[in-house]
Amino acid sequence: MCRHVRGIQHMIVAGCWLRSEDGERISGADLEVPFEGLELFHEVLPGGEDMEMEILAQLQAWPWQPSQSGRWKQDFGPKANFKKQQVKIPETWKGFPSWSQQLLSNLLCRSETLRSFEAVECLSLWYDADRGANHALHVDDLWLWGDRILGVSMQSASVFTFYDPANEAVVRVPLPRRSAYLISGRVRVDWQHGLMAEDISGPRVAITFRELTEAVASSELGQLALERAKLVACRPDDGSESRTDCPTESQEKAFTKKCSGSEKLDVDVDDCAPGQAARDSLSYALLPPDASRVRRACKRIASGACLHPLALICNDRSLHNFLAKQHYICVSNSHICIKRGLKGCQHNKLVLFFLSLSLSLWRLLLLLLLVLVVLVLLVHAGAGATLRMRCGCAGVYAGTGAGTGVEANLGKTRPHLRGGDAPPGVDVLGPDVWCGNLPPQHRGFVALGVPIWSPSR
Ligand SMILES: O=C(O)CCC(=O)C(=O)O
Ligand SMILES: [Fe+2]
Repeated sequence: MCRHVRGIQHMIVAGCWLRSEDGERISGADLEVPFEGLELFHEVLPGGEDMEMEILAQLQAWPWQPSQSGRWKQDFGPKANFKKQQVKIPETWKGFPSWSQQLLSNLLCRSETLRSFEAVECLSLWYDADRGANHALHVDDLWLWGDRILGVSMQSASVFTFYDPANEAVVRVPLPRRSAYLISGRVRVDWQHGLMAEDISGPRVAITFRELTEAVASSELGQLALERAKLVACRPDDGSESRTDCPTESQEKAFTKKCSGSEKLDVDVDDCAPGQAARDSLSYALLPPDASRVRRACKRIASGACLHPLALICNDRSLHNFLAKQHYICVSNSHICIKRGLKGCQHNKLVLFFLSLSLSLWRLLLLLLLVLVVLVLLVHAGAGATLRMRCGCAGVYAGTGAGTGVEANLGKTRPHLRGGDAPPGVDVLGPDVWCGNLPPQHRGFVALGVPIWSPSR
């Protein structure tokens, strides 16, 4: 274990020291902003890789929510509005999952610094390397979260980057698989931390435990949150939670192949807006970060048939088998392509699908109905206007020259002189409409009450 790793400028943590690029050994305490308060623990899972796999399997039983910058998250803890400094305890938060309780108790005995550490949040982050996942440099909120932040790295190694913006100093901390870090003190408050995309070379799962600040912990809500965190939350398939990332049978039926061909699309997903919130009505379905672009791409292939691309994580065998027969969009770092079967997409990877049937069908029907209503209204409005115009006509009528003069005239109105008896059919418009048989001073063409022409002009 390495206590208070002493800092550097562009430096890498090597053992208990920092080392500059030219190999010089530097003490963190000698930096402008001391690099102090980082502890690293190797092999924190007593059961090694088997235990890691077991934890990952248990963890995958919980649904992932989309997060920012190509990450997915599972959050067990209070919800906060950091700007307004308000905290809430969601109804749905039932406690920590059992795997995390065990992991935490293993960690607590690794350091004196963790004495009296009471975790109130357990956050799992899944960094999807294929989507260029990263974590921008930041300082964890200081109002809600206490001094100590404890994080475990699983599934692949990475590098934690620390940055002191005032002095432009960078410290790089290798994070091996199954290692844990504890940040507190200067490193927690005065240094930013993050993970660069180039340091995420494979899928990485990070588990972060946070405590409350003393001020929040002593509030009523803080106490409630601490109590809640001691409870064990049941897995979704224990029946206590309705959410699962595997669709039910009827939901499965909602997935249909609507797109065909194996056309490769030049859709760049790198500039997707990160972390677009899931907003689909199906609970297991998460909208991909770039739904509108995928939708557009789908439209190009299937002429509008694919209206609802969905993302889900394919970690269920029956679902996997079902999907093997479907057409799907596969998202890689720089391409979205349409394929059939699951060969191109790995098990447990993010796959985008189309939800086409019911939702889009009834939306389409609604749209048609709306168009129909608008058309009927328009025809009515048009006919009304025409009639009103005709009603004002006296002695001269507009139109093609043939017929009664009451049919729709969509062209230019050409009044022309024609006195004499009323043409057949004009009487339906009213007794005073035709004045072509009156003396010239009473004849003329009036449209919507406006005199347009009279023989005396
Ligand atoms: O992935 C990690 O280990 C870092 C996570 C982190 O910094 C955070 O969630 O605030
Ligand atoms: Fe952080």
